[in-house]
Amino acid sequence: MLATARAAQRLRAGSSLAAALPAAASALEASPLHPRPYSDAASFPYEPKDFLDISVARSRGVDVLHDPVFNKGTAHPLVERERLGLRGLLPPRVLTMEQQKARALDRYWHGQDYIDPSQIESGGVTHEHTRKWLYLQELQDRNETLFYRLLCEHFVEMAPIIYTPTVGWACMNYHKLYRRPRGMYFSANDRGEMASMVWNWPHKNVDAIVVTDGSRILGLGDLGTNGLGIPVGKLDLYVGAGGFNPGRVLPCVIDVGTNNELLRSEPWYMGLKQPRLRGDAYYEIVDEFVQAVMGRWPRAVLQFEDFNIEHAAPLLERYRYSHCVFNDDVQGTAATAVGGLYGAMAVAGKPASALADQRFVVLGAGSAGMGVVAMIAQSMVKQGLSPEEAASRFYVLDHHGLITQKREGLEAHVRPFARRDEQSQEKEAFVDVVRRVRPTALIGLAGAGRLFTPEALQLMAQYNERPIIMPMSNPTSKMECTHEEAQKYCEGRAIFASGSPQPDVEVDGKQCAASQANNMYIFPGLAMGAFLARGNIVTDGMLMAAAESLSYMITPEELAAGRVYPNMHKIREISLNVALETMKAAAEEGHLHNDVAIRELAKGDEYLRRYIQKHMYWPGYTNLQPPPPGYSD
Ligand SMILES: NC(=O)C1=CN([C@@H]2O[C@H](COP(=O)(O)OP(=O)(O)OC[C@H]3O[C@@H](n4cnc5c(N)ncnc54)[C@H](O)[C@@H]3O)[C@@H](O)[C@H]2O)C=CC1
Ligand SMILES: CC(=O)C(=O)O
Ligand SMILES: [Mg+2]
Repeated sequence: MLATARAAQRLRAGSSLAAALPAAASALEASPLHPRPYSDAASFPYEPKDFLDISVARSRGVDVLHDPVFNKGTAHPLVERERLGLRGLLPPRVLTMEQQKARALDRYWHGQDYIDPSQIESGGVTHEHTRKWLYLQELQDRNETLFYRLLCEHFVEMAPIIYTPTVGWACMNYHKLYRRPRGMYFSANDRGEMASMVWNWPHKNVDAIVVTDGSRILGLGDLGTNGLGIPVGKLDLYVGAGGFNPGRVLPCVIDVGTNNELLRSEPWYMGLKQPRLRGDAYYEIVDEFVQAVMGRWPRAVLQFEDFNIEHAAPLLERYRYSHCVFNDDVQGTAATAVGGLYGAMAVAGKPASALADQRFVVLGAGSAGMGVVAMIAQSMVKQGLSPEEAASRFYVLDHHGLITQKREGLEAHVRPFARRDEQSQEKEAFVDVVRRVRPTALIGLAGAGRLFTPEALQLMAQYNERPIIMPMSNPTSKMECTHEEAQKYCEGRAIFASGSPQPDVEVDGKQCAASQANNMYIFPGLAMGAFLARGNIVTDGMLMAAAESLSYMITPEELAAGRVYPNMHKIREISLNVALETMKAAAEEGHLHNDVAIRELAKGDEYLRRYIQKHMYWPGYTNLQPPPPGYSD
């Protein structure tokens, strides 16, 4: 019998109105997205009872959630979460059993079919990708060692599944795919409680935390608490690429609401169904979160991920001098772009100093775009240009057009790159800017899809022997052009690197190599270096050293093929090198406070490298023993 009908029957049978109405309302709210194939719901000679009896749970905290007898998943009410030490271990919104039933039946009846097929991107994410994501998720829940072993040994194949582009699909559908919690949820309703909530995390040690507020997930916009999929994916790379111990990493989401009305209307959305907090109320929540996690794990590296532009830079400034904090989108992306551009110089047969001769048209003046522009400019200054000369090499466009000095309300970090010349007009179209400026490189970080038009690409080929084309937006659907388009319109001469992976292509019988300009080249090694340095800071110098280390690792064969980054199957070695250079830069700046590392570095780089390597986790089975009395990990 449908729950609505049962509620009506209760009414007829004289049950109280109060008892009947909530059941009817929740059944409506939880109605499946697809029709049920048939209806054979059993009827009972009694009212089903929920929550009337008291049971004594066998355990507390996360163990309850892993115990199928007592686990209620998202239905644990708040008082029970408090009582059992579950607060923060579950998504903020409490679902009813009616809602859980509707979701379970939908999965039972329709498998994955209830997911809107339009959310499977053509050419980017396929059903094959989503099937693999689901399988790996299930494996990770069951046997982490095996999961990470597979990831380490098949990194190139699996990174696009656990990370961009497939993770974008997973985040859009996180509320439908949800099976069991991973990481911690902090919400606006937890004000005043976070310092105690962090103690519900079952592991004593945490070396790395990645946090998002879900406000700008890849180029997919505000995905609210669903955004947790990104910290989970990033930390998988911390382990697989960077060698962090999986038992010592913590993915987090701060739920201050969502402005995504579609998500708020979804019956199974698990976050707060309210508009986002803003202003002081927002900063109070983030401050409390930072104090809580840093209070319990003061040595941990904290990575801010996919915060929208309104908050990304202000939050970085707020914490970067007091904690070991970096913003991956601003700083990790910038270091990746600089590393890739040095690689591009090498591919073109030019010295590194030729970076100072490049002219850039950049689409996107957001956290990633301006971070990239600022760091390339910094590299140009290192190559001998004045800051003004360096700034004059950039033409930056956002959704209003070309950024000029006439633009009102420019932020301090954008102003130096606003065009001063008379020819530059805000209304000038992107392709006209390309025609006038004759750039050597195009960088896309707008998250708005195929903005590098055939015409613009053809112009790039006309002006340059080796045009540099970097559509860095994610996921694949948001990239500014595909590799195929770039090579087709650039006659196979493009030096190409994109944010999400792209296949190599053949043009006129010539093999053209695609590289992936993704911050995954930087953040795992940078975080490992910063963590082991114990300096409690991530400086610009450390980031620059990490960026520069990338191009040293490209082999002559990779360069000859046109790759601007070292091949990703060496990601462990790359991350090790990035960590090493990060620590050496920390030492030069007086931020290396790890005595053992200082001693090893004094003996030589190789000794420090070995020290880092020894710290890197490798997924293999160990001999297990029962815990001694009083042991905690
Ligand atoms: N490859 C990588 O490693 C990384 C890639 N990204 C990607 O970069 C993109 C942007 O990220 P954020 O800078 O954080 O976002 P954001 O929201 O801070 O900035 C987006 C910028 O693009 C501009 N824009 C939007 N539509 C445009 C249009 N039609 N023409 C010109 N400009 C337009 C906006 O005005 C804004 O300046 C996302 O797709 C993200 O996934 C971000 C970080 C790392
Ligand atoms: C890669 C990444 O961090 C982003 O697209 O936001
Ligand atoms: Mg990001």
